[in-house]
This record gives sequence, structure tokens and C-alpha cells, in this order.
Amino acid sequence: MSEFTLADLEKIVDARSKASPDESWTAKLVSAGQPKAAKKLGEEAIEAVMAAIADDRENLTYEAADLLYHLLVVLKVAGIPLHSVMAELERRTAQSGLTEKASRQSS
Ligand SMILES: N=c1c2ncn([C@@H]3O[C@H](COP(=O)(O)OP(=O)(O)OP(=O)(O)O)[C@@H](O)[C@H]3O)c2ncn1[C@@H]1O[C@H](COP(=O)(O)O)[C@@H](O)[C@H]1O
Repeated sequence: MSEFTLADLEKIVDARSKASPDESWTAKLVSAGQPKAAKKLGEEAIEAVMAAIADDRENLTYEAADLLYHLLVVLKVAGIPLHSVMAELERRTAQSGLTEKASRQSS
């Protein structure tokens, strides 16, 4: 099993965002700004959805990697560190998703 983590990839994205856009896809997206980076994230999300619906495990694995990478680029452009997202996910472990949904619907 790979020991490579999203935190490792976040460090790479941070480092490559400072490279020349001519030599780095990360730098190219970051320099293009959030509308371009977010659009790319949306495209990758749709491709992952299509692979999931097609029950194409190999392609879903590939598209999920694209999706996670492009999410990290969007977070980078937004100035949101991965640890903030992880903290929010950790906070949510306190209750089930269905309980949380029910609490919103009753308010
Ligand atoms: N994980 C990724 C990663 N996943 C996908 N991509 C790139 O995302 C781009 C978009 O892919 P698509 O084929 O979906 O889109 P496209 O048709 O080529 O693009 P469009 O012209 O249609 O917009 C491709 O250039 C992919 O190579 C990535 N580019 C970089 N990384 C990571 O970032 C590191 C630094 O990369 P650079 O920033 O390019 O140096 C790499 O070593 C990887 O660790």
C-alpha cells in the first residue's frame, strides 16, 4: 500500500505553484486564477461521476486521482490549507451524516 498522502501532494502543489507556468501544470492553473482552476475541478468531477456510473473501477481510480489533485489546486488558489478541511472532516465524525441532515431540515 502506498504511503503517499494528500498532505504530501499538497506540499508538491505548493512548491510547483511557484514554478513557471511554461513548465508546470500546477503553476499554469494557479496563474490562470480560480475560475479556470475551479472549472477544471468541475470537469474532473464529472469525469469521475461518469466512471462511477459506468462501474469502470480502473477509470474511476484514475479520475479520482485527477479530482483530488485539482481540488488541492483549487484549495491552494483559495488559500485554504488541507488541514482546515481535515479539521472539518474530523469535527463531522461526532455525528452521522443522516443526523446532521435531519438537524438542518428541522430548523
Ligand atoms: N497529480 C497531478 C496531476 N493530475 C493531473 N494532472 C494534469 O492535469 C492536466 C489536465 O488533464 P486532462 O487530460 O484532464 O486535461 P487536458 O485535456 O490535458 O487539458 P485541457 O487543455 O482540456 O484543459 C494534465 O496536464 C495532467 O497531467 C496533474 N498534474 C500534476 N500533478 C501532480 O503535480 C506535480 C507537479 O506537476 P507540475 O505542476 O505539472 O510540474 C506532479 O508531479 C504530480 O505529482
